[in-house]
This record gives sequence, C-alpha cells and structure tokens, in this order.
Amino acid sequence: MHDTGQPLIEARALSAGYGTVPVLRDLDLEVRPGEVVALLGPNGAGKSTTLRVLSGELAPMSGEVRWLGGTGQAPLHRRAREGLAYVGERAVFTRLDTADNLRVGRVTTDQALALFPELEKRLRTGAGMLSGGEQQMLSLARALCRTPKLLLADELSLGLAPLVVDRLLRAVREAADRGLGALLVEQHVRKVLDIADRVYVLRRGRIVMTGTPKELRANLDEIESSYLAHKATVTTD
Ligand SMILES: Nc1ncnc2c1ncn2[C@@H]1O[C@H](COP(=O)(O)OP(=O)(O)OP(=O)(O)O)[C@@H](O)[C@H]1O
Repeated sequence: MHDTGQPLIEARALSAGYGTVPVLRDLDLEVRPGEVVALLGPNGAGKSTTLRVLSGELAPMSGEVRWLGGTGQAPLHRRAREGLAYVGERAVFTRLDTADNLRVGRVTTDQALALFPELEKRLRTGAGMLSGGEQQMLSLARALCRTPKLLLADELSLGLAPLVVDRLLRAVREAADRGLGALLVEQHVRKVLDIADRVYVLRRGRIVMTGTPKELRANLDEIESSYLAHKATVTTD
C-alpha cells in the first residue's frame, strides 16, 4: 500500500537544534499512510534530532511540523495518544518481565505473540535478561500492537544479528502494508532499502538526496562514499 492519503506528518522549512545551535536546517519531509520511509545519513547528521522534533519531544526553532494536518505544537504525549509511536533504543522496562512490559504497554500477550511468536518462551523472563533482538521485538510489539498511525523508529536494529534485523524490518513492512506510516532511521542501509518505499539522505542537518530505493541503489557505492561517510558505522550486508 503506497502513498494512499494525506501526510500523517510533514516537516516544512524546519530548523531545530539544542540551545541556540541549529542542527537541522530547512528540512522538508513527509510520511504518508502505508509507506515505509528510510532516513539515512552519517553519524551526527541529525537523524535522531529529526525524530525528536517530529515526535514533539523537541520544539522547532523555525518552520513547522504538521501532525495529522494540524500545525499546533502538540507535545509527545498528545501525539502518542493520537497514534504516534516512537521507538528509541531498547525501550523496555528492564525490571519487569516480558508479560508485564506488554501489560504496562496495554498490549495483550496474544497480540504480541501473533507478531513475534519468538517471545512466547520469554514471557516470564525479566526484560533486562532478554537478548538485544528480543528486547527490540518487545519494544516493537508494544508499539505496533496498539495499531499506531505512524511509527518513528531510531536504529531499531542497532547491534543486532542480520536475521533479527530482517525479522524486525519485515514486521514494520507488514504493518505498513496494513496502513501504518513508518519513518526508520537505520544503519543497515541495504536491508532498509529492501523494505522502504522512499528514502531521505541527511547530511549536516540538510536533506541532500531523496528518492526511491531503486534510484538510490543505482548509485549506492557513490552515495555511501559521498553522503554516508563514516563507513565503519554503515553496515551494508
Ligand atoms: N541533547 C543534545 N544537546 C546538544 N547537542 C546535541 C544533543 N543531541 C544531539 N546533539 C548534537 O546534534 C547533532 C546531531 O545529532 P543526532 O543525534 O541528531 O545525529 P544522528 O544523525 O542521529 O547521529 P548518530 O547516527 O550518531 O546517532 C550532533 O552534532 C550532536 O552532537
């Protein structure tokens, strides 16, 4: 399902940063229902900052974020109530077990196990004892089982084995096929290109390239060396 409606979220001429220092400059982007959009870029490009300002956690310095067509400065908790899910690094309660993490997230175990049957054996395991991949399945289950309109995910697959990365990205793709819009910050460039509909490349706080995975793949080696430098952090398996 691609490009099926009005944008869920839009940034228009958006600048944002910390204190008085802008990190993002003049950013325009959008995510529509049913599409997976990848946000790529080298370390420090401003990818996490982009998610923070889109989520409502960080206020814009200038320009605007339109969430569900509105231009107000809705804070994160209000956007969350209205269907925005934000998954950062390992967003689990490590002192609770898997089942209680789901309960706190108001997700039933049946819903979560339908998405990730792998978690069944781990329901009574403390979330702090789960593997990195299982923790991310739990975070993603908590986010996706509440059928959000938009998922913002920051390096879901950081440090995980390739098969687990595939599993997580496939879950996002399937949710998008049912109508979710997703904006994914990902280091696994080639893997995310396999499931994305569109890509933005961010460098030094500006979007330097947009296109479809097919368009980017045609020049991927050049893009990686020109725009995604810091090769050590760009896993291209
Ligand atoms: N809380 C903060 N206070 C001040 N500066 C910050 C803060 N968070 C990030 N920055 C700065 O903003 C810039 C962009 O950081 P950001 O984390 O958005 O980049 P990124 O593209 O997500 O990088 P990475 O891939 O390394 O996570 C960096 O120069 C960083 O030092």
